[in-house]
Amino acid sequence: MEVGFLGLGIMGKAMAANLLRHGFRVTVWNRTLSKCQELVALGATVGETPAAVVAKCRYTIAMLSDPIAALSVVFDKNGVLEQIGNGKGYVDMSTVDAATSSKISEAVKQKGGAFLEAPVSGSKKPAEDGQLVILAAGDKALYDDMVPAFDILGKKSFFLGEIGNGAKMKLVVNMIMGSMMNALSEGLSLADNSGLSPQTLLDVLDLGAIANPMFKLKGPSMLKGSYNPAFPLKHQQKDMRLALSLGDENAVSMPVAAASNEAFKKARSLELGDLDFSAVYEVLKGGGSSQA
Ligand SMILES: NC(=O)C1=CN([C@@H]2O[C@H](COP(=O)(O)OP(=O)(O)OC[C@H]3O[C@@H](n4cnc5c(N)ncnc54)[C@H](OP(=O)(O)O)[C@@H]3O)[C@@H](O)[C@H]2O)C=CC1
Ligand SMILES: O=CC(=O)O
Repeated sequence: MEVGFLGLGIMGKAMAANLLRHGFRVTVWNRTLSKCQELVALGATVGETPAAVVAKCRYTIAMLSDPIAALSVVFDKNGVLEQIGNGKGYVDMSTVDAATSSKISEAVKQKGGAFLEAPVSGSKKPAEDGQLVILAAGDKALYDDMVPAFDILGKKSFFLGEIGNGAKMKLVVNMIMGSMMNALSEGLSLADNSGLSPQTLLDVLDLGAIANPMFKLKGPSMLKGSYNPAFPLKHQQKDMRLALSLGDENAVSMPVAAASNEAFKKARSLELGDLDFSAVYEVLKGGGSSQA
C-alpha cells in the first residue's frame, strides 16, 4: 500500500517510520523539509508540498500540531485541496476540535475526496511500537480502506460514526489525562512538603486501585526533574483549551479541567511548553500554582 504522510514531528516521524518498516511505500512532507531526510534514510520519498504528496498518493495521512496547522496544510497555497478529488482519501490524525475537522471534511468532500478524522491516544513510545489507540470518524469506506495502516499504527481502532466524534472523544480523553497529571503533581508536592518521600508515594500508588501506566512512566522522571518531550506541554494545554471549549458548547461544568488548564498555561508562560507535559509539576511544586 502507498500512503502520503504530512507532518514529521514526534508522532508523525514514528508513525511514518513504522509504516515503512512494515513494507508500506511512504511519501513524506514536513513544513521544515529537512526533517524528511531521516525518513528518506528509511526508504521514504519526499513530496515538495502537501499538494504534491496528494497528487502522488491515493491516501494521505496528516499528523500536525494543532487546528491552525491542520487548516493551513489543507487550505493554503500548495495545500491538500489543490489535488484532492475523486478516488482519493485524506486522513487527519492530529488532535483538533470538531469544528476544524468538519471544515476540512466539508472542503475535501466538495472536491469529491473522502475524509476521515483519526486522532490517536498514546504517545511517542506507543507510536514507535504500533500501539496507538485510533479514534476514527467520518467516511466509513475510507476507514475500511485504512484498516491495514491502522493495524500497523495501533493496537485498536474505533470507528465512532459522524465527523467530530473522533475529535471529541480524543479531547475528553486528554482532558482526563491532563487533570490526572495535575493531581499527580499536587500529590507529589504535598508528599514532599509534608515530610513524606514522593518515591514512596509512587510505590504506594502503583499498588492500589489508582495505579496506572502514566503515573508509573512519568512519576520517576518527574522526581528527577527530567522532562524530555514525549507529549509536549503546549499540545496538552491546547487539548485542555479545546476540551473546555467543548464543555462551554455543551454547558458542562468542568472545574477540575479548568484549574488544570490554568496550571498548563502557567507552565507555558514559564517557557516550559516544549518540554513534556509532566513539566507542569514544576509549576505545582512547593505549594501550588499561585506561588509559581
Ligand atoms: N506527542 C504525543 O504524545 C501525542 C501527540 N498527539 C497529537 O498529535 C499531533 C502531533 O503531535 P507531535 O508530533 O507531538 O507534535 P510536534 O510538535 O512534535 O510536531 C508538530 C508537527 O506539526 C507541524 N506544524 C506545526 N505548525 C505547522 C503549520 N503551521 N503548518 C504546517 N505544519 C506545521 C510541525 O512541522 P515543523 O517540523 O516544521 O515544525 C511538525 O511536523 C498534535 O495534534 C498532538 O496533540 C496525539 C497523541 C500523542
Ligand atoms: O495526546 C497524548 C497522548 O498521550 O495520547
